[in-house]
Amino acid sequence: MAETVFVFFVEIIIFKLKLIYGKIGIINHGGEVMKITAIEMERISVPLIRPFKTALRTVDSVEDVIVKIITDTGNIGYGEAPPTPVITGDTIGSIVGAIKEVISKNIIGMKIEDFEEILIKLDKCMIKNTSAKAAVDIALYDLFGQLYGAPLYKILGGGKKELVTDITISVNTPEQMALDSLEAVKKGYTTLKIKVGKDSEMDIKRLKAVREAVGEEIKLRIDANQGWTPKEGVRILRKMEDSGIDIEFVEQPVNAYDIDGLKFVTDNVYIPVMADESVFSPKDALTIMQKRAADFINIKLMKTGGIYNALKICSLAEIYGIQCMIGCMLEAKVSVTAAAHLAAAKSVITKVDLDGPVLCKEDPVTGGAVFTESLIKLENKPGLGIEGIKTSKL
Ligand SMILES: C[C@H](N)C(=O)N[C@H](CCC(=O)O)C(=O)O
Ligand SMILES: [Mg+2]
Repeated sequence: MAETVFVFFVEIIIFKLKLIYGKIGIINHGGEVMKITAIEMERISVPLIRPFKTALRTVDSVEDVIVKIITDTGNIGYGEAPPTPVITGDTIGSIVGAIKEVISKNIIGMKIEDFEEILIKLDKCMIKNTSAKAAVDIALYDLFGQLYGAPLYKILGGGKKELVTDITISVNTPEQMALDSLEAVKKGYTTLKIKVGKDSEMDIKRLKAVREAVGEEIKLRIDANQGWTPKEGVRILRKMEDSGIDIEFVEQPVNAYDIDGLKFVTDNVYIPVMADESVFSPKDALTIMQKRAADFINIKLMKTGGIYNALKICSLAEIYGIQCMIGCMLEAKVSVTAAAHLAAAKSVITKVDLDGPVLCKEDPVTGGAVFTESLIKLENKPGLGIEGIKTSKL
């Protein structure tokens, strides 16, 4: 414990010194290559304010792997990956195993200066394992920002410094969901993401109760997390339309692999449909866009394997004229900061579901973006601006 606290403070001091000396030009990365010398992994365990419940699972805490990419210049790049077995298939063990046994062996010794080469290596060195790849990709982008002394959103070409996120309302009884929604609105949230997909008749009661509680001004988006069959989805969504409950969009009404079923829903309701679990890779996104199987795409770094592939989905979406949402799993501030930088840089990302950090009871991360309920503010520090993380050993 004492050792972890000591390391945490030393990391903060090193970071501050780098900021000071970086500013007055003593550290000039202009001529440096920044070689990867090691990849270390630790973990964070953060209790949630309340249980997070979806049609797929119930979780009480964030249990994520923290990745630190160490370089010969003393710079550290930070990444994070949550185990989300029901969506990505990843566990703590699989994330750690993929990084230790495959990814590290492929990228240690490479230079951050040769950025695209490293990202291609990371993408190609193994299939699947998108959460492990995302954690490493995020740490690499952090280092890339540090190498050129600019915050990630600027490196990605963006100028926006603030974002507004929704907050997720877990699936519960209609009464409980109405109370939780009201509490969120009192905290300043203007958009709520309502979890449904568990018992279709009850879902309509849930939505009615929430709408009644929060009034007409609050935007409601719903997420069924694959909970309905295509016909069931159409029936429920039409019922919601008929009862005049205004819904911004519905996320992943049907099974992730049922692209025809997703299209069936999209074609048969007025409420716009967003693909979430159906889209991991840029190829998945292209299929959805070509088939017009959904109206929107939810980009999550843990599904794409990081920013490198997320940018490709953004480009496809620009070409096809499809708006995207940036989402997250149960993630703390490191990976959600990376997602926020991406969203700030890409105007095709018009919707934000980055509530991971505000669902947590504690914040183990110093630095990064500032999350104040619905408001996310990006800092002007190099890379992600992470200063230190209270971690424990794996
Ligand atoms: C946390 C975020 N608002 C969210 O709802 N993400 C879920 C999946 C999260 C998980 O199960 O870890 C989603 O959009 O499906
Ligand atoms: Mg979703």
